[in-house]
Amino acid sequence: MTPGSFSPTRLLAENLACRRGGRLIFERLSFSLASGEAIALTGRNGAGKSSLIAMLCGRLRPDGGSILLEGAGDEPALAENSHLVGHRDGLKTALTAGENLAFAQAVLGDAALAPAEALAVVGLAHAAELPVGYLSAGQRRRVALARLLVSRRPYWLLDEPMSALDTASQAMLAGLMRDHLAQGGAILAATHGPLGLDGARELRIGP
Ligand SMILES: Nc1ncnc2c1ncn2[C@@H]1O[C@H](COP(=O)(O)OP(=O)(O)OP(=O)(O)O)[C@@H](O)[C@H]1O
Repeated sequence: MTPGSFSPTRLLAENLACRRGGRLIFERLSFSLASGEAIALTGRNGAGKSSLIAMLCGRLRPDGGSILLEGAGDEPALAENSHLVGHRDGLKTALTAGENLAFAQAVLGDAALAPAEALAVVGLAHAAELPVGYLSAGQRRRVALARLLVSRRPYWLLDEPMSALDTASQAMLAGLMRDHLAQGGAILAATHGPLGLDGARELRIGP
């Protein structure tokens, strides 16, 4: 294991079913995701991509099937081994970008980069002292993505991570994802477009 790399684990989802508002959204969904692998989660609007991500990070109970994390010790919970960057950025608008990241690091634990370092990586060193409410949509998305760097967690669950990002920022994120995979991390990203990851396999929900 190289320094900073993650120990090998495997996420195993079997026969998952999802109901929302009394309606069956999907069923019999099975897949695995091991260290070093990436999945591009695709499907039409409303297919259940965000719902699946909510299940994986423990925010939504599956209506059937099971989610297991193999190789992560006794009673491992994916919630404690994963990062979520969702549609909603989860940032506190009155706090600065640096304060938001310091808060995330304190809550998530497993400290990695310092907030200022993480902001520099996503090209926002100059914004560390600005309230997040002053930032553009793409800048806010980059602050949300910088959360991936302040706390070390192997599974990145990303919901349309490229949205609002310009071309340079999309390339920056693709580079971060490749580095994460090279360290034995794993990524599942819902997307309607390319992720910039050659080895990602597609998991499509629905027709
Ligand atoms: N809290 C909720 N109550 C009832 N129905 C919901 C709820 N949240 C989502 N849904 C419904 O579940 C279905 C799946 O939604 P979801 O957001 O998972 O789809 P998605 O594949 O991520 O879509 P998109 O590509 O538009 O982001 C949709 O029909 C949606 O209206």
